[in-house]
Amino acid sequence: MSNLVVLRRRDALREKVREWKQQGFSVGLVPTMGALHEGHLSLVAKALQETDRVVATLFINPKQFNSAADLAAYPRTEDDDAAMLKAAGAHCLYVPDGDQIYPPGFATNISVSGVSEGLCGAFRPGHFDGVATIVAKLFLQSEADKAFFGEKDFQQLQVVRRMAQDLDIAVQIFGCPTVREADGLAMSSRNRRLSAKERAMAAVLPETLFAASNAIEAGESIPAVLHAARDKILAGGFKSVEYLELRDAATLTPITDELVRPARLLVAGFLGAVRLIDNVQVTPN
Ligand SMILES: Nc1ncnc2c1ncn2[C@@H]1O[C@H](COP(=O)(O)OP(=O)(O)OP(=O)(O)O)[C@@H](O)[C@H]1O
Ligand SMILES: CC(C)(CO)[C@@H](O)C(=O)[O-]
Ligand code: BAL
Repeated sequence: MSNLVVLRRRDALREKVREWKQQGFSVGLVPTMGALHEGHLSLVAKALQETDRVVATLFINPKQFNSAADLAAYPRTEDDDAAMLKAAGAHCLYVPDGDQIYPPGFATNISVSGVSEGLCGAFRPGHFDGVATIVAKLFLQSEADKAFFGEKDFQQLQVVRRMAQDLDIAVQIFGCPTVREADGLAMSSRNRRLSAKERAMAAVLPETLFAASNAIEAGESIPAVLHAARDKILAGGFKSVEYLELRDAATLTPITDELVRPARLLVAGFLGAVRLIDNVQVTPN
């Protein structure tokens, strides 16, 4: 249990971080959109291992939502989030007021090419510009030494890495493993929008991904494995599969023929009205 400080103004955040740094403490940042679960808390735990003071942020960033309905339905649970962060040992929760992120006249957009193309980038136009812009602002406002992101949002992690490197932002980025429910479903704030029936069906997504990863590692034909996996997800109750692709784990370039470098198998699909994503690693022998 920590003494969690809740801040809403960027000057207050900067003052707090500078005070900590003057005391010789390193600072870790965990950006979130709230509705916290064990996946987020695993990032806080890693941040507490790697740094002396941990700042979690909660900002539901309108600029990264390409659907007004998705933004409206996004869960908002600040009091519960603060209680969970306090229990987890975080030191600060930064919940910026809207004008602290997008003041009147705000006109800047950060757009990362390459890694943001295809996959979620193709199905959520503008999404990664919104992510890159807000994360750059959070890095600059917090002046954190290290920042922690989940591999569940694997493409986002690569976009953030590229952006920080290209803009010379001196923050060390950590990718943290996906935390899963007992049946394998990746924890996600959006899971709470699934009906009981949909929730029971959702495990077909990770089950299929892990089986397909094993089949590719065993040398089966990549196109055939991907085709069968897509069919299995649809037969399991998903309304659609937006993409199911094997990509190079570092560059996210597509792999269609032979597995020679560490890869990632990534998927997105709709179960009822809820869009779920997941990914697993695929390792060449
Ligand atoms: N299951 C998980 N395991 C590890 N990290 C996670 C997990 N779920 C989310 N994260 C990470 O937490 C951070 C904040 O994510 P976010 O607040 O969007 O939560 P979320 O559960 O991914 O919500 P949603 O995908 O529904 O927007 C991101 O770095 C994300 O990758
Ligand atoms: C990194 C992030 C907090 C930026 O809004 C968001 O995309 C998320 O929650 O993964
Ligand atoms: N977890 C990534 C944030 C989003 O879906 O907008």
